[in-house]
Amino acid sequence: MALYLKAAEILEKAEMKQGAVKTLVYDSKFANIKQLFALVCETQKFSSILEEIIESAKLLKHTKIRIHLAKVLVYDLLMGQGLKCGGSWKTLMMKHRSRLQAALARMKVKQKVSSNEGLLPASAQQHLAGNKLPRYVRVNTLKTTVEDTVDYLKREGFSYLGQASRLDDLTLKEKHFVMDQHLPELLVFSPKTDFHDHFLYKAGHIILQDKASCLPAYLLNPPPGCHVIDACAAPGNKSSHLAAIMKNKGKLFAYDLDAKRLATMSTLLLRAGVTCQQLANQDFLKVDPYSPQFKDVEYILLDPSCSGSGMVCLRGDVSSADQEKDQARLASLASFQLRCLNHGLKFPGLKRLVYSTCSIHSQENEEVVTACLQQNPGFRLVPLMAQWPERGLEPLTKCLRASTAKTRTHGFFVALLEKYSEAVEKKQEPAVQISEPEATPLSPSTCQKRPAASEEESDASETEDKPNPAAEQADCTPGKKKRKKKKKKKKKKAATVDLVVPGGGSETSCRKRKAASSSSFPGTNLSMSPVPKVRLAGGLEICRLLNGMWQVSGSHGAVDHAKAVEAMQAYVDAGLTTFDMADIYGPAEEIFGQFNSQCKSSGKDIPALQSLTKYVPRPGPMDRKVVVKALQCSMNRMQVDRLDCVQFHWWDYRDKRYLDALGHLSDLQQEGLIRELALTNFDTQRLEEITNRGIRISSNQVQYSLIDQRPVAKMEQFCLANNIQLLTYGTLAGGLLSERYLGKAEPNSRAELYTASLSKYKNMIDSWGGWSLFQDLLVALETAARRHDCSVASVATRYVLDRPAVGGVIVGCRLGVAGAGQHISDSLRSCSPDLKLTGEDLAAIEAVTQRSRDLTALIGDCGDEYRS
Ligand SMILES: C[S@@+](CC[C@H](N)C(=O)[O-])C[C@H]1O[C@@H](n2cnc3c(N)ncnc32)[C@H](O)[C@@H]1O
Repeated sequence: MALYLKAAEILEKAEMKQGAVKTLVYDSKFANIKQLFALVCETQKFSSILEEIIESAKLLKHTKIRIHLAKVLVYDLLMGQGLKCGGSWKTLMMKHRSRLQAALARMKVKQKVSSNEGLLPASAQQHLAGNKLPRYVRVNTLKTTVEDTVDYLKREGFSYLGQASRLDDLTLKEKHFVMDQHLPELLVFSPKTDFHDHFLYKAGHIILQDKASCLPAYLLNPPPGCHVIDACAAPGNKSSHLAAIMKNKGKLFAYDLDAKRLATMSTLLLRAGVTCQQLANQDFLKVDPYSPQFKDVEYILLDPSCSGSGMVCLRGDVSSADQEKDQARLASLASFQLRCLNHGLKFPGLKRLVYSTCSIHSQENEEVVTACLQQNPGFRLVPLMAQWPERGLEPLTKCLRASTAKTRTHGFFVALLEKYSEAVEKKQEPAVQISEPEATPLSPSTCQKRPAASEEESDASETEDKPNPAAEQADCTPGKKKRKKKKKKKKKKAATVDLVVPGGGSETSCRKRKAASSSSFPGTNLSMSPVPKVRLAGGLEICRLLNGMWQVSGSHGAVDHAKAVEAMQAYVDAGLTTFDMADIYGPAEEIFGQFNSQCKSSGKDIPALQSLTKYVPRPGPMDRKVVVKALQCSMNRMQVDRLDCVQFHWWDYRDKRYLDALGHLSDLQQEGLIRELALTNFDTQRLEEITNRGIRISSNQVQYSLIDQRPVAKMEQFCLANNIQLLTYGTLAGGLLSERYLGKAEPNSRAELYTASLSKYKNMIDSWGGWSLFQDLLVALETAARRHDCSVASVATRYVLDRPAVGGVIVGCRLGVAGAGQHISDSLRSCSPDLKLTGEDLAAIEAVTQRSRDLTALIGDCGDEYRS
């Protein structure tokens, strides 16, 4: 009876404007807050209808019950789950049940409706429909597979409609179900489907968990074998999801302050077959990050107590007279959440932390994350799921939000933070690229098998009315000092290995290779200095000097495939292991594929190759199938089972479908099909638009040379601020930037401009300032080249390589044509650390370039020459 008395009391207070329902419920200290809240909300919703029924049945007169108590009792008796009390109250109500039922039936007949909801005003009904969430079921991959679960359910009479492709597909008839659009291990059923008594649920094969709450573990995606902390873990839905992703391998430390909830968690994990956990009834804020047992912790899931304002069933009236109290509660929660977040980031080995709440308040979401990032500059946000329809509030659009309206889920917020400090240091020293530790790239296998959803059952309350913001550890513990020292040491070490050995192999294998390959270039004074590398945002390490394969596209004359394949070996032997190609460069991908397959089957100690291709679609619909098919074709041609880097090109910005394509590409990257998602010839405006959508771009390939310095205007700055590397082409102006053209008469005829590159870049020179100014530039370059005992090409390349946002320069390689030896020698020289352009060199060069026309004003931003 306590439930009904409390509900009646709150109902009355709310009517007298003594507080918001939510606050009154929380303040009541009632044991089952959720049950109480639901009863009060439902009674309030049907209030006028209940009054009419009570009046019609003369209940108050016959029973002397007060109106608010009568309302809650009648609600549960007629519309709810039946009276949950016993004794004299129940007897009394049962005595009047038929009269009450008759009154309700009469109302329905009168209003010509068949359901209780039909009695509500139209506006309330609309709201109700929106609130009916699908039933989400996460398949527990520790115990079964999606396929087996689907088969089992089909045999039971459910109809499987395949994978959803839009939000409306989640509106399902009874007994119909689909696979979720975003999370492939999540099955979606109609709202009324109840699995609580189902064998699959009882056996732990399925977990009843709202879709949004599946996001944190899915996005954190800890690999099997690693060490993870679930900081506020009970009742354990997300922990069980983490364990499934980890395949029960590794260690999952799970903390919760509430012993009862932890006991529930223990049962849940047992049922789900989780074995890698270590549970502790402990305040997370008191867990010592520097304890040796956590030295290998790389991932943390932090889902702290929050207001629960996103839970549909917990949403109270916002027109509360007690907003001040709500604000105070939010402020206290936010401060607790921030402390948890700051504490989580102290774990020395941490790579990634996912933060989530089931709150819709920015105070608990974006504001907490913003404050945390300000206090922890070594961390940054990871852009999440480009295809997800609801983003964090500006400017935190890299985060995700979820809601009934946009995602058919409870209200939710997720942010993924990753350690960034090494990358910051790298930025400050652009010429010396320090490789930072990898940020968990997805392998195709882990990706396909990772559990798509996280588990939290919508009625397993995530909210907590009594967070324990226990005192944080003092900042400067001895452990931390030690850690700092260690970190310094580590940094030093990283700097010394900065110049990666040719082919990216170990130093020993490199030395072996040096000796073996120096004979490849007779006649050159080539001393095989290691090729410097740069690490792209997704972790791929590429040479700063890339082998461009445009030359084989046909626009430079016929190419003998077999010879081209053969010629690639010399580049690889020299340590130039990164190749740049495109789906539209004729046979380029196939030539690479043949070479790649030869390398793999040779059984020799061949260094790893990096293959960057481009996806240059014709304008048209950009649905997922189209994109996947195109990538599959490239993969087949290149003989790879995953693409190192896809550089996307688009012909017409007026056709916004480039955003669709990039959304799919970004999802495919998350799924592991692509390591790096990049662009080619995009301008700064579009690059910003794309980045703001949460799509993480690793590089943009643009024309950049001493002649064409358009990237300086805007592009460079944007890329620097967003960890995007510029990969440049046209840096040698198709070969015009060389001694060969010094003192030569202006080439104008077709015979003189005999390749597509020559004629393209000659046009560029004309726009830039003409042949005479170009000759002045060649003179300045040749002077510098003589000073450094290298070629004009090497100086021109070095100039661009030294630009702050430039990750690499693409130099067209000579496959199957004469002169490759000199060409390789020039390339190696240009990226050698020994070649340092002096102030004198730069002053002479820039004295010429300053006299040129402003190409940005003439042509526009990068890539504008490709658009009408
Ligand atoms: C939102 S719930 C977590 C739900 C859980 N992640 C899941 O998916 O099942 C928040 C939990 O944090 C716990 N909690 C609150 N303060 C804590 C603290 N200082 N340390 C550890 N746990 C705490 C609460 O007891 C509550 O169980």
